[in-house]
Amino acid sequence: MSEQNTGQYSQITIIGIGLIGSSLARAIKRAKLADKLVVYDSDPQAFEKALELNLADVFETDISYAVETADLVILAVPVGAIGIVGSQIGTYLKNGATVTDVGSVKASVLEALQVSVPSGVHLIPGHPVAGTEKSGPEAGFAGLFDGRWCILTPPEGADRTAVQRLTEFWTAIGSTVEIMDAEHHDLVLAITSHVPHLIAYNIVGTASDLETVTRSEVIKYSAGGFRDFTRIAASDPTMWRDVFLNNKDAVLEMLGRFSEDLTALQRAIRWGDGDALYDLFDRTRTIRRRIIDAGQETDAADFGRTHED
Ligand SMILES: NC(=O)c1ccc[n+]([C@@H]2O[C@H](COP(=O)([O-])OP(=O)(O)OC[C@H]3O[C@@H](n4cnc5c(N)ncnc54)[C@H](O)[C@@H]3O)[C@@H](O)[C@H]2O)c1
Ligand SMILES: O=C(O)C(=O)C[C@]1(C(=O)O)C=C[C@@H](O)C=C1
Repeated sequence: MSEQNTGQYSQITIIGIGLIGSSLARAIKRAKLADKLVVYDSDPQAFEKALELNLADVFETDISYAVETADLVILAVPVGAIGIVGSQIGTYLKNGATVTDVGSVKASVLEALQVSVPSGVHLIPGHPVAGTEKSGPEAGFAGLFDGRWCILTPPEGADRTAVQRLTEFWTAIGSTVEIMDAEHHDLVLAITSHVPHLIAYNIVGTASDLETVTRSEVIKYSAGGFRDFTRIAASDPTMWRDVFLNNKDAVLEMLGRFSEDLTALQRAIRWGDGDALYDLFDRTRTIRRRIIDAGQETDAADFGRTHED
């Protein structure tokens, strides 16, 4: 197989075969991007499931064997585990190989991996901005990344050819690649992804506390807005715990802004300021229209995205 900027690598190894890792495995197979696809997962259940689904060519139970001949290593584990995996594989990586990840937070990942990835290995962190509330190897699907953004956050001085090659890889997977620095990524994602998840967890948590008062009415009447929040609030607890612990500053900064704006809304309701409410709702409706026009969303309720969508 040619390895000339086609997005192809002789051996690709995926560490962590959950929703994102297994979607990547399927997409790599679909686009024939590797001669050999190797998978490792520390959880025996996920490992067995991946084997049963035939998601790779080789299922490795020893992480050092999994990475030692790999040209591209993709870490698809929760953000809090990326540094640990980095320290397990650092000394086994092949000179000239590329190590990337798919974590939802980038600055802390870069910092953690810079400690263990040796200088002869290209470290290029990444984040596909695509996902669902589901987890595990059976939840993945090849089309997950189609038409979605993938943000790469190479450190200063990263090898341009290696970055270009990884860009070609994500393009062949179906995504559009954007390059930015890790801190900027974390600030942007704090408002577009992390705070929205926190709000969903919070509103569903509040409603569940109220449920003891209202009996089963919360579930019974959850047809509309609340139901959309429950999809997001069903997202993986480990993943999201790690996101908030690792993007603390940006999330707290955005939450501060959010709280101020919420207070202004509270005041508008209290004083009957209909114009203030109307103006905001009109502005936010425009944003939704712009997202749909940009082709990033369907106009239907979008909960429960699966491989059938
Ligand atoms: N779920 C999403 O919507 C989404 C979207 C984009 C990026 N991400 C990022 O992708 C990464 C994976 O998320 P996911 O949704 O695929 O999670 P997941 O729970 O479906 O899969 C994670 C897998 O990693 C394995 N794992 C955990 N610790 C490990 C370790 N130390 N060594 C080897 N394997 C280990 C788990 O057993 C599991 O199979 C996270 O960093 C997350 O932030 C998630
Ligand atoms: O659609 C969803 O379920 C998602 O939450 C996907 C989503 C997002 O917030 O957009 C979640 C986390 C990721 O890091 C990237 C994508």
